[in-house]
Amino acid sequence: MTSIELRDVQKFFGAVQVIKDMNLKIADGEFIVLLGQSGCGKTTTLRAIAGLETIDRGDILIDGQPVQNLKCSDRDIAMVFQSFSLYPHMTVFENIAFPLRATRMSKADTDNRVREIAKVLRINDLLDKRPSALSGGDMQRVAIGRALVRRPKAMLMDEPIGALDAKLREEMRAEIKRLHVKQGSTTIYVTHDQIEAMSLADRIVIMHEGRLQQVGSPTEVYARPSNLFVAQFVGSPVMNIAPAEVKSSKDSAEVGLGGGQNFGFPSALISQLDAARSRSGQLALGIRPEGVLVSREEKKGYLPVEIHLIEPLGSYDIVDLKVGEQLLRARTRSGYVERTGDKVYARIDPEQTHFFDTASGNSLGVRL
Ligand SMILES: Nc1ncnc2c1ncn2[C@@H]1O[C@H](COP(=O)(O)OP(=O)(O)OP(=O)(O)O)[C@@H](O)[C@H]1O
Repeated sequence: MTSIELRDVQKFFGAVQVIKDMNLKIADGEFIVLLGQSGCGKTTTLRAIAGLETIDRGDILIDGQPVQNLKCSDRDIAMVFQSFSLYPHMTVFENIAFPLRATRMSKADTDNRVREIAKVLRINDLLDKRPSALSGGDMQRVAIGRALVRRPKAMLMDEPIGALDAKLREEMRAEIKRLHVKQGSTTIYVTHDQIEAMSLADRIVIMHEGRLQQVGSPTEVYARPSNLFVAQFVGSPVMNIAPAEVKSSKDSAEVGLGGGQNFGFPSALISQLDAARSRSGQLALGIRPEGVLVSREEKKGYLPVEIHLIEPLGSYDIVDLKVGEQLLRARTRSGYVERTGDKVYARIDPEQTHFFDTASGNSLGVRL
């Protein structure tokens, strides 16, 4: 049973604050992914939890006990890095067994532990090999085995598969997930890859410039991004964001994206929007490509638009549509639209529309 908590954690490197008032509660057995751009403070947060970095303010608690003054070795947490850092002169068996040496475990128990973890990681037939004879994926399996062999309270992983090629990354991603389901150890995983984050996490912690932006399940952060940063960081292709002008009367409502064409919206949404709207009144509309509906035939509520670009991606196409002065990316079934320059019709699905306050970037939380 291992829970981890960060309370008002702050960290400076010189005058630069790289972790800003971080608060986070991680439950026993949770798989948490810290997601953000390079330099946003993910690694520093992970290193602070492991005890490889001191913090300047706040508390780090493991199972309710403050540990910020404990040495790394007294926190009983294992860490796996992108570079495998295996000992080249040792066999796979010796590499995995290495952390057990300090515990003075008997030879027979060590042997059992190593073989058990090797079996879970499916490297039991590689135990006599040296690291130089292994593939990148197997090397990382050995590094994970070495981290897990002493049954640490929690597992911290810093871009553990970032150095592998795309196919292997996908394989290892599934493997890490399988391992977590089997072992159930509390895990904190750092990545800048949102697909990796979405596929692995119970909850994703999105960071930007040292500050936590949103914490939620992959579905939550995708469907209800709390601000413009999260909206554009999660999801591929990225969410369309366009300045929006809202016009409403008693029983009809329209949202314009410039250029004189307006999409019809249910007035219920607009009245919520009016209530939530900040004083600045500057709004941005957010819509994911799958929320931009395209029709080859004219239909009620659809506006005429021009096809600007078609990206065929195999199972579906991404189509850039010119709506007045604005480009909106839509997702259509493969081959549905044919040529750039063609006229088609488009509508924005009000149920998938997000509104943000442009000044603060915050979501107005308005939904149908
Ligand atoms: N030892 C250090 N001394 C000074 N500045 C540092 C140190 N370590 C990290 N930084 C700075 O702190 C900020 C956060 O770095 P950190 O490595 O935590 O970010 P990250 O989100 O993990 O990025 P990356 O994915 O590139 O590792 C960066 O601006 C980085 O340059």
